[in-house]
Amino acid sequence: MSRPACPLYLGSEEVEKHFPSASLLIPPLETALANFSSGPEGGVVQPLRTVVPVEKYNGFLGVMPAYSAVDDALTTKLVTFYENMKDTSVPSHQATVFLFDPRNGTLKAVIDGTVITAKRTAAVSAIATKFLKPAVADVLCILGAGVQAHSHYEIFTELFSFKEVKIWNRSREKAETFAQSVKGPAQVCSSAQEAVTGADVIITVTMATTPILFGSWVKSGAHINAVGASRPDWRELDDDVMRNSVLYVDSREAALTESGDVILSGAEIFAELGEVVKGTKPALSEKTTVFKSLGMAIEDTVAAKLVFDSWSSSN
Ligand SMILES: NC(=O)c1ccc[n+]([C@@H]2O[C@H](COP(=O)([O-])OP(=O)(O)OC[C@H]3O[C@@H](n4cnc5c(N)ncnc54)[C@H](O)[C@@H]3O)[C@@H](O)[C@H]2O)c1
Ligand SMILES: O=C(O)[C@@H]1CCCCN1
Repeated sequence: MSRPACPLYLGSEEVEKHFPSASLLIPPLETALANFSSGPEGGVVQPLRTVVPVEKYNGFLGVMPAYSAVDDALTTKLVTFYENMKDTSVPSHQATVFLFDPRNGTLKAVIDGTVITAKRTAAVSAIATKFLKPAVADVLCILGAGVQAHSHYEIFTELFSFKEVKIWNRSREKAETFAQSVKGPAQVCSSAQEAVTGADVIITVTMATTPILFGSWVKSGAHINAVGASRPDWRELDDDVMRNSVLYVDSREAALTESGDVILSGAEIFAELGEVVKGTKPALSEKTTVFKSLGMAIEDTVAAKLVFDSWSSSN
C-alpha cells in the first residue's frame, strides 16, 4: 500500500494570487447558499460548528467542517478568534482550511484560511446586499476598520456604485489609516451615529460585545449587514433595530445558537439568505432589513476549492 503524498501547502500570498477578486466567489457562493437552504436534497452536510472557549486568554477555537456533494468538496476550517488582544501584531482572527479528497479521505491541501475568511464573508454580505438594498443606495456606512472592513470595502466598491462611503471606528486613528489605505473615497466620521445617519447600506464589522448600532439612527428602508457579534452573549445591534427590521440569516440553526443579536432581542427570523437566492422567500428590499451573518463552513469549502482548482490548473 503506497502512502499518500504530502499535502500541498498554500500560504496567504498563494491564496491571494489564485483569488484575484472576491467577486469570482459570488456565483459558487450563491449556489452553495441555495443548496444549504434546500435541506438534504441540496447535498450540503454542515453540522453546527464547535467553538472551544479559551477563557484564560479571551479566545475561541472554531471547528468548521462541511461537505458539498455538488462541488464534491470536503473541508474543515480551524479558526481562532481573540478579543482585546494586547499584541496587535497578531491578527484577531487566524484560520486554516484543510481540503480532503472526498473519495478516500486523503488530505490534499492545507490552505491559509485568513484571506479566504476575509473574502468569502464580504462576498456573502455582497450577495445579501444585492437582494436587500433599497432601490436607491447612494451611501455606504462601515462600522469597524479591521480586516473585514477592508474586504467589505473592496467588494462593495467593486460591485455597487455608492456616491459616499462613511467609516467609523472605535479608535479614530485606525479609521484614518483605513481611509488612507483604500483605493477610493472614505469619509471618516467622529461617531457611529454620524456614520449611520443617512446611510442606505450599513456594515457592522467590529469586535464589539455590546450594541454599537441603534435603531433610532437607521434610515427607514436601509439594509444592514451585521457581521460581528458571533457569540450568544455578544451584541452589535440593539433590540430596536433587531425587532423592527426584516431579519435574514445565513443559517437559522446557527443564528438561534450563536447570535446574541438574535437570541437576546427575541427577533423573529424571516428567511435564510439561501431561500432568497432560490426564490422561495422574498427579498423585502423596500423594508428595513438585517442580514445576520455568522459565517458558514460551506462558504470556506467553496472558496478553498476555487483556490485549489486554480492552483492545480496553473501547475
Ligand atoms: N460572519 C462571518 O462570517 C465572519 C467572518 C469573520 C469575522 N467575523 C466577525 O467580524 C468582526 C470583524 O472581524 P475582523 O477580522 O475585521 O476583526 P479585526 O480585529 O481586524 O477588526 C475589528 C475592528 O473592531 C474594532 N473593535 C474592537 N473592539 C471593539 C468594540 N468593543 N467596540 C467597537 N469596535 C471595536 C477594532 O478597532 C477593529 O477596527 C468580528 O466580530 C469577527 O468575529 C464574522
Ligand atoms: O465564519 C467564520 O469564519 C467566523 C469565525 C469567527 C467568528 C465568526 N465567524
